[in-house]
Amino acid sequence: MLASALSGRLGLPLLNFVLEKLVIGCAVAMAVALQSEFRRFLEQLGRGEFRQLFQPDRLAIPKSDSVIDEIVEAVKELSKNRIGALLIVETTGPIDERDFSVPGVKLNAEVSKELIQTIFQPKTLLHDGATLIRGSRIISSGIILPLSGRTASRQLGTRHRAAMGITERIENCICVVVSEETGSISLAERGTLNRPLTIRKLKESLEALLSPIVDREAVAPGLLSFVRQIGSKTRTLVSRLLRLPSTASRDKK
Ligand SMILES: Nc1ncnc2c1ncn2[C@@H]1O[C@H](COP(=O)(O)OP(=O)(O)OP(=O)(O)O)[C@@H](O)[C@H]1O
Repeated sequence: MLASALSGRLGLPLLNFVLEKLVIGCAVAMAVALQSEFRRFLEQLGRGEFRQLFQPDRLAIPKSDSVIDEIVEAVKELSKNRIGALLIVETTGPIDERDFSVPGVKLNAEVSKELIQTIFQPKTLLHDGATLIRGSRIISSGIILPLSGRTASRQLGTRHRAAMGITERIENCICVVVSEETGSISLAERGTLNRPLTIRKLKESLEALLSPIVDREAVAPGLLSFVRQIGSKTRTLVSRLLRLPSTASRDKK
């Protein structure tokens, strides 16, 4: 915008024209990319929840030790009994469910080891696919995720590739995977699969990944969280735009 104003003052009409169009294009792209954040922000404003805007983000719900314990206990049992499972755990803020290939069935139930184990029993209707955990709630089950283009190992199939796929697309989640074949436990973060994990290592990793977020959210107001989301989306948008020309030239070849 500054460059556009400067070029206007310096009498460079062509540059000014191009920069103006670029500014409009960026504004539209940002509005599209940030629509879910804007919607939530405007909804809060519309409801007159001004105080909540300056309070810790309600959506980055504290992962109390008990939630981590329930997840770890469930995974321990599933692994022991070689029952395949795939859990998506949100870290900062909610995931846009449009990033899922199939959104699954809404549950909105309290996290408990019993419920997690029940969901993944092979005879239940919801055992296929992933289960989404937001804070202390199980939001939905039977979610189909986009697969990663990469394969972690030849022994690992689509469940593990789905965990890699969603965590490489979305920064604010991690996935816990239990292999049906071997009972091994994996943790996917930013597209990388850490495996095999012991139960102790899983607990330590979950505490390390989720607890600092709780501490930060406790001091960071909701507006800061909103600004952080804008920053993260802007970085993704810019990196995608920068990757476009090289992809196009590769396609030509
Ligand atoms: N895209 C997906 N999103 C969510 N879950 C998926 C997806 N693809 C497969 N799954 C789950 O993984 C199961 C199949 O696992 P598959 O054997 O192909 O993977 P795997 O990584 O080898 O896992 P395992 O070691 O448990 O066998 C399916 O029954 C389904 O529940």
